[in-house]
Amino acid sequence: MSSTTHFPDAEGFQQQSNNFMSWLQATPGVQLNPKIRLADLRASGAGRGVVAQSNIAEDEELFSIPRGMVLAVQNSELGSLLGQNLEEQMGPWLSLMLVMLYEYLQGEKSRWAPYFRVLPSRFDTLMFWSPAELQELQGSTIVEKIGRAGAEESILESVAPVVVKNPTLFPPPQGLASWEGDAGRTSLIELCHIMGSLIMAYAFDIEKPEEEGNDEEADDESYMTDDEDEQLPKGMVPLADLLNADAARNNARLYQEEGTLTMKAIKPIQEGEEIFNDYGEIPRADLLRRYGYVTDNYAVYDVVELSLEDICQAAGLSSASPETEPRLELLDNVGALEDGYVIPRPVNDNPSLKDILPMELVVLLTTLALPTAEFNERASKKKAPKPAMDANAAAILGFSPPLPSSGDVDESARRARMALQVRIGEKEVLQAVLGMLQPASNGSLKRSANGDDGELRQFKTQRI
Ligand SMILES: C[S@@+](CC[C@H](N)C(=O)[O-])C[C@H]1O[C@@H](n2cnc3c(N)ncnc32)[C@H](O)[C@@H]1O
Repeated sequence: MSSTTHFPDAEGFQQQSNNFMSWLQATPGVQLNPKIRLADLRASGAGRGVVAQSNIAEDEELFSIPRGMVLAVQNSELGSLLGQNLEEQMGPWLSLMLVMLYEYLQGEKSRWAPYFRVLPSRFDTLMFWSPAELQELQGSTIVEKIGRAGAEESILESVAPVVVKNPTLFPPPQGLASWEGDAGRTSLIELCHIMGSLIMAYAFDIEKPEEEGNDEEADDESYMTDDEDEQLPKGMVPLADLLNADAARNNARLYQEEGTLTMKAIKPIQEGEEIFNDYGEIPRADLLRRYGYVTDNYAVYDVVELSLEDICQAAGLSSASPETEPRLELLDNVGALEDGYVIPRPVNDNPSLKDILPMELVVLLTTLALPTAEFNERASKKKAPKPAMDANAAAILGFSPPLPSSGDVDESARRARMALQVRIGEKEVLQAVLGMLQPASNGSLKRSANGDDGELRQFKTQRI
């Protein structure tokens, strides 16, 4: 959601939009189709967006931005001022964060000044939710993916030393004497979070001109991931990133061409319609984490993610560690143990467990549900059991996730409402799975993986 409070100059909102469009128009190489306009969509909680002001044909170009205008590491003078190959040294996320920080702190001297003025400085992404607000997402594994502490560690390790050492390149903002000390540190982390959030919700992966195929927005967990080596450079593409997205309603796409990045209509667009880019098939929990909004149109992509810990707890194990749990050790040794298991929302009318349960999850449940004698036999052969969803395996999955607390809804009603949509979506997926499990679990008793086999009744095994 992008409401008035998210933008630094809410009063001059329209003026900033006009200045931004004039800046684009005046930049050599930019092409703007007169059929589009930058609209104020704050009334519907969508900030700025691009709208058609007359009918647009399929394949028609909407705008084209020269590659040199992308706010990216290679287009900023910072690297040569520091005498460093920033991208190589810091990876795509942190190097762009540093460059954005530099350009932002240059104020009017930056060539991207009119662009910064239309970008938000506050976000509803999960990085900015208070612990009380995050309580509203209790039960969803999305909370574990936010990664605030890890991001701050990386900022302090890689970005802060460069900034502190070069105060003329990174002048502290008004009211702050220096980057050193607690106040300086807090202020720097806050600014880095703004830049990191902009990268997460606005940046594109920028292909080298000769590469083709990947034109989706940057796709990562938290701000940074471990496999930075494999990541493409990221860049902020003015105007392309002011398109909103709404799952099935997307009608435009960015094409990365040799000298330019071109947004084209992929469907006919009627006068007055909003122009939507495609952010991908994202479950609402991830949409909230990365983009800070949710709409019902993304419900079809909802998943429920069960952590290994939750499953082990439901199965009555006292830990989720292969070091102390022989059943997990067996799976770990054969490479069949995961930290979490993602179950998608059933999409067709007659879904079966086979369609939606990941095989690794079924193997885990089967292993946890094996009678002790059978397990010992398997363990001695160092072989995982064949996946089979019997009543006991199904019963493990039948646990209820913890119920969310109601929390302080008045203070952040918007966030609480979005969290509710995410939770309901995940619950619906879980309920659909439980419904499908009924035939397997009728009359069964949930048992501990370490339980006494003598108390168990055998049920017909349902292979999936
Ligand atoms: C790439 S930007 C799009 C431009 C943005 N609306 C702005 O005013 O700067 C992505 C952000 O736009 C907002 N957004 C995108 N699609 C939306 C939608 N369908 N409904 C509400 N907000 C949306 C979210 O805040 C998201 O983080």
